[in-house]
Amino acid sequence: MPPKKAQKLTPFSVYIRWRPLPEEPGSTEIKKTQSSASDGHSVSLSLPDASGPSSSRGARSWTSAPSFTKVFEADNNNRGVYEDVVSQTFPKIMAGKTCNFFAYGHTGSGKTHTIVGYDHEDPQQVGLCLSAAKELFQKIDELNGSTESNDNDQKLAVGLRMYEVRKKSAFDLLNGHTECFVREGPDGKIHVRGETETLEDGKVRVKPIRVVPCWTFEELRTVLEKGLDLRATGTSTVHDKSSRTHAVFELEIVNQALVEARDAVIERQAELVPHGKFATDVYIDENSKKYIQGSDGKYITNPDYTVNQERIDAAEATKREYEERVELAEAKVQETFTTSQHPCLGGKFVFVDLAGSEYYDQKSSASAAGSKQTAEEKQEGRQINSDLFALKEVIRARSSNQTRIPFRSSPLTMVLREHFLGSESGFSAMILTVSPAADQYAATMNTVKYGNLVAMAGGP
Ligand SMILES: Nc1ncnc2c1ncn2[C@@H]1O[C@H](COP(=O)(O)OP(=O)(O)OP(=O)(O)O)[C@@H](O)[C@H]1O
Repeated sequence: MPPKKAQKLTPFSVYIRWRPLPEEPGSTEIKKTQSSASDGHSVSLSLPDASGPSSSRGARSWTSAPSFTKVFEADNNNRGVYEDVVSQTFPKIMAGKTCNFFAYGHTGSGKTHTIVGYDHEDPQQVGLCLSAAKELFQKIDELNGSTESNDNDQKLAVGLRMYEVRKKSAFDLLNGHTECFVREGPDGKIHVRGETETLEDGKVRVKPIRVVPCWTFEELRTVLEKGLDLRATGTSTVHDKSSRTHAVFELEIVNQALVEARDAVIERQAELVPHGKFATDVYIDENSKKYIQGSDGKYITNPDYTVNQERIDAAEATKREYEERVELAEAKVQETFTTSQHPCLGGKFVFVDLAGSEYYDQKSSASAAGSKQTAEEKQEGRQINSDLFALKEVIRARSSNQTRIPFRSSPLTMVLREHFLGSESGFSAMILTVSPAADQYAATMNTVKYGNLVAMAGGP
């Protein structure tokens, strides 16, 4: 067999975003410098010894490779970050590609501020995700207006999916925080499956994470805000909890035909379940009658029974018929793309607010994870560490064109697998959110070093 062809994937762009110095008494700022590379396309960052009173005084200074695409200062607002990082990717989205944006940093450094924002009314402060949704609706409204056909199936909308990844599960923020399980199917695809419903005739419908098709920006914003409320409920320390989960927001260009075709796949899969089970039961029943227990307790072939192969074959044939219905429904999904009037169908923004980077460096004295963790928190911390390590390794393997990309190493990389693969010729970026506060020096250093590795791995 010829070796599997390596996928050529676009490099990762890594940005740094400094948050303002927290307004706390005694807060002092670290001195940092940056310099542009001679090609003018990348920046290196130097963090000298921290000089603040409560910081890691004496820590060695460090200069990164010229690996960062841009550094945003504390006075750059969300609009400025959006225009530089996200808006320029629209030609790719409108060509049906996937663009991924990750925010990485320690707790309180501004990840949620960047991805979602805390003021959804002010266009300067709204986060990247809602700004992208707004521009996406402007573009698809234009396309919907210029489409000659009155075919409502072709009308474009934005499908929103929102979920948190915590430990080994995903929690659906658009479906009451339902726990969903991350599994690899026999087809090698990753499925994030939630509620299982047993229907009439033994049909079993396994629901994937919910996609809500939104037809206007206002509708999407309302749905997203309800989902965000679920992120916060059930905890007295919202900030700590949000830091312990990875939150994923997906905005996909869909149309009614695609939504219905995907729903049909779920229905056909549900119909297949009882027939698959029946075929297995018949096979076991026939084969178990083939043997009887002798007087010495050992099993011997039953001379009076001939396996009813016709019965087995009939059950298998029915199962095969239902499998073909699933395949036809899957083909219909693909056909929706090929027959769409708009090449942007399936174009997707993926925004990821990663868990706090302090878990990646728990030895750090500035680790916000602290030493008073419960056993559960420690276990969560280990999982977050392995997620963030796996993410870096996936980025490295992608960029060096390795044939084997270790997506299976963590639930986070499993969930993001299709987005990584879909971003071939799309765009992927990581925004490192950092604090200039001297007492956060070690955490900031850790974030920048991680980002430097990601940027170097993602280099051309
Ligand atoms: N660049 C910024 N400009 C203005 N305010 C900011 C900025 N970054 C962060 N903040 C403010 O700091 C606070 C903490 O930010 P945020 O909640 O985004 O941190 P986080 O990194 O998501 O933390 P966690 O991991 O704990 O969820 C918020 O009140 C936010 O508005």
